[in-house]
Order: sequence, then structure tokens, then C-alpha cells
Amino acid sequence: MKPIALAPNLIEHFYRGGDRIARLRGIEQTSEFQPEEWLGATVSRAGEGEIGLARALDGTLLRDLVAADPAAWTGSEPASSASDVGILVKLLDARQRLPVHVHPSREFATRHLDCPYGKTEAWFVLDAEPGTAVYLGWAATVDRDELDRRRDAQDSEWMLAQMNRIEVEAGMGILVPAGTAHAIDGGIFVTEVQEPTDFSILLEWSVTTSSREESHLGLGFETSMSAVSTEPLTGADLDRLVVRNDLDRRSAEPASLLPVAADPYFRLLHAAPESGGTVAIDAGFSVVLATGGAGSLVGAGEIGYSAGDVFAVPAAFGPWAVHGTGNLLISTPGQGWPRTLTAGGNL
Ligand SMILES: O=P(O)(O)OC[C@H]1O[C@](O)(CO)[C@@H](O)[C@@H]1O
Repeated sequence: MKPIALAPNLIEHFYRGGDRIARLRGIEQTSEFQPEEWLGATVSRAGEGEIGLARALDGTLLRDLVAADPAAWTGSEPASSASDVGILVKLLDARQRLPVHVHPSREFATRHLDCPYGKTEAWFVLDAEPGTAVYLGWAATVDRDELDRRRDAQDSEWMLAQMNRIEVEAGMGILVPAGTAHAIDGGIFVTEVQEPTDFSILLEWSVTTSSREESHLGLGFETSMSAVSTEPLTGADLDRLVVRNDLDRRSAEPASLLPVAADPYFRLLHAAPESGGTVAIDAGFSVVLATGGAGSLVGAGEIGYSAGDVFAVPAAFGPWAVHGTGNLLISTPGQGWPRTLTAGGNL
């Protein structure tokens, strides 16, 4: 069974951006507010029907293809649903700052949202304007009552001032554990790999089109704030959550682009063969983005790629190899998935 090429899937959002996605993917941006493309998605935007779902070039939903043959696509029994592939991959091209927000853990989502997945996520930086930063966790313990007050006052300045500000550059991999307050500056373009849900608790709705009532997952802040950590991320924590990679590296081996702590949730591999060489990839579901070069993917069959292409690769493609001059980003479910899903696996 061969990989399928995926059609462009830009998402309209409250925040500005998307020109770098359009350039990379060779597609037309039709509004200034298309800052995300959802790649290989078998889940949709919360409460928005089919928006977000990935489609093959003929318009078929990937969700339906997977649900029709989960074993061929994922190599295992269906996980939480027949179309569950264990990950959601996005291109996120922010031309304005994203709000301070937090995602729930698996434990919280299981208890309150009837879902085994939370939304631990990770960013791989493709491009960043000089001096731009991400905000990751609190720099010191935050008082819960004060956080509630500052949230209700929509005191953005206070929230950002409490957070770790990390200047970024292309090649950085950043893991955002569930529970961690975070934000992304305008000017930053990332590939995001995350658990396959759309659960966000907005601490800063004032910079979005959402209201306070749309910011607590329908649970009330009393409940949803228990998903928000008030503990600091120390220097040692940040060392564990942020890695730097060399994107010019070419090798017969794939390289992991994210911190090892991401492995139970998802993996993001870089494959860039040496001249005339190949890179071998294990069998399993993956979402592949070619950021440059051209060549072919060879497994149980062969399919050509060139810069900007995106593919969903089924487990039934078997072990496969990257040929050619490409720079490929390969997103896969976490190690041991889907077994690890039922075993918990919170960071
Ligand atoms: O769609 P939301 O929940 O408003 O969040 C905006 C974006 O922020 C992220 O959580 C990144 O921090 C993305 O996954 C998400 O698409």
C-alpha cells in the first residue's frame, strides 16, 4: 500500500499569517488569516464539522480511508477510534502573537473531556524573524488566586512577564508538556506535532476572537484551571524541553528533532540522504513533509516527492527508504503507541 499525497488544507483562524505556508507548499493564500495548515489530520477543529480534516488529492477524507482499514494505516488495532492515527501535525505561521494558553493532560482529558488524549505539543522552528521568542512556562511559582485575577483582568503584560521568554531560531525543537502556559511571537514559523485533539484553555482571550465563556473548554474556569500548572519551569526543565538541530546535516540515518521526553507522545524525524544515498525509516503511520529537494519514497511501491509535498504514509507501506536530494520531516506517533495511550504516559 502506497503513501497518499495530501491536498492543501489551510485553516482560517483569528490570527494573521500563512504566507510562509503558501510559499513552502506552492499554494495560494486567499486571506491574511490562514496561519495554519493541518497535515494528515483525522480530527477536526473543535465544534467545526469537517474543518481541519486532511484530504487526498481527489477529495477523499484521510479519516475515512483510515477508518476503512485501521490495521493497514496504523499497523495495530484501532486506538481510541477507527480513524485514530495518534498524532496531529500542523504548519503554524504566526504573523501576530498567539495568546497565552494551556492544554490539558491525558489524565484531565480522560476525567473531564471524555477523551484519552490531552494536547501535549512540540514545535520545530522552520523560520523565525530575528529577536522573536516563544514563552514557555512560568519563571517562578505563580499564585493561583493572582493568576485567576490577572486572567479575569486580561493582564497580558503581567502574564508574559511571569513566563520564560526563549528567543528562537530555525532548527530548534521545543516540547510543550500539557499544563504548561505558552505563547508564540508573531514572526515564527513552525511545524507542530501534537496529540490529536483541539483542547485549549485560553488565559488571554482578549487577543483572540473568543470570549471568556469560550475559553475554559465548557467546563468553567473553576475546573479548567486545575489543568494549568502554577509551578515554574527551571533552567534544568528548559534544558530538557529545548533542543537545537543542524538542518544542513545529511546522513544515512534519520535524526530525531525533538527532546527525548517527547518520544512517548510523538516523534519528529529529519531525513536527508547523502549524495546518492538513502535513509531507512521503520514501518508505521507517518506524516511526511518535504521542505526541500526531490526524490522518491520506496517501500511497498514507490512515490515521487518534491519540495512542498505532504504525504500520509500507511504502516502497510512497510519499512521504507528516502531516496534523492530531499529534506524530509517525518512525524510519527509516540513510541509504543497505541499501547502507551492506555498506560497513561503523562510528562
Ligand atoms: O486553536 P487555538 O486553540 O486557539 O490555539 C491556536 C494554536 O495554538 C497552538 O496550541 C500552539 O500553541 C496550536 O496547536 C493551535 O492551533
